[in-house]
Amino acid sequence: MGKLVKGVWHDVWYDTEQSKGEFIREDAGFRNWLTVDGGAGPNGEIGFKAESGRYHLFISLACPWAHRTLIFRALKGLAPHIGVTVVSPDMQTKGWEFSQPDPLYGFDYMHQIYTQAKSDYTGRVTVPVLWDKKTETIVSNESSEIIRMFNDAFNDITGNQQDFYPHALRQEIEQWNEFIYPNINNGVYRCGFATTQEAYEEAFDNLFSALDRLESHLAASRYLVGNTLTEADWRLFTTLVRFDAAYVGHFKCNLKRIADYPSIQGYLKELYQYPAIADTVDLYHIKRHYYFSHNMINPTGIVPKGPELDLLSPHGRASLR
Ligand SMILES: N[C@@H](CCC(=O)N[C@@H](CS)C(=O)NCC(=O)O)C(=O)O
Repeated sequence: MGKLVKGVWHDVWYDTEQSKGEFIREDAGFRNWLTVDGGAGPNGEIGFKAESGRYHLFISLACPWAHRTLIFRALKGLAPHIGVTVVSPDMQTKGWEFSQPDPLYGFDYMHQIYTQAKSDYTGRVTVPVLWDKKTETIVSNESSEIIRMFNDAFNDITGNQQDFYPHALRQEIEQWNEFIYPNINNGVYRCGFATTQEAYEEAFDNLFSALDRLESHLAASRYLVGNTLTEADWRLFTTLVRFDAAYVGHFKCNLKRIADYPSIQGYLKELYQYPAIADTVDLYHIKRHYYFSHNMINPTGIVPKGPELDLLSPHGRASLR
């Protein structure tokens, strides 16, 4: 765990001293957009045109943010067009590292990809990273934006028109994202990375009241936004599928398990059983990364053998609207 300062790697844990023990996630540093014609997206520089074989994803199978991008690559038929490199689940003093030298440059560490893009980069070295092989730089390291690029920029190339961010539903999708990101997606991290009792308890209370609200919503609604599966569901899914295996124990999110919420559990199973999704979920990487890498939280590095998860039994959601 660490960060780059003016292009030099420093092995440091998150600094929570300025924020009374609260974990505050740093904003992503590369925010360009890949578009149909290479025009600028909502922010960033022009020049990143959707082309087959030009872009590469660097991800961790453990990371919920990176997982979103792998899911959209699968859902949108992008596997033949965008390559993927998976980092080792073990993130130690040099940050994310490759199990074998990376296929583009032969690097050993993810921070070298960042300094290849910007030699004096300052910031955390996070995954996912969307890399442009043509201009040899990072297009984006912000998962919420990468999934929107994948949602529509390659439609002419793939012929896949499925839309997880339809115009008519954008306002409702944004409202769910704004609720789920701080309380649930980042909420589990705010529990796990808190360094004071107060910061932990506040994050914990927010997390479980958000899950209670979700449980009652999903009792009557098949997906977050009615009967339409949207990006908001996939953003939620990557946290839910890690919850019982990692967050309950490692991040002390232990008031209840997802398995104790009947509607959320059914919803989780339905999304897990959606075509091509189970193949994107790697519980070995998930448990190994969290329990073995965060030695400030779990100094022995012992990875628990359990729990048993039931993600394949019938989800019983088909009659909901
Ligand atoms: N805003 C980023 C967050 C990505 C992120 O924080 N990834 C974590 C892995 S789960 C990471 O790489 N952390 C390394 C670090 O903070 O040093 C996104 O959603 O893409």
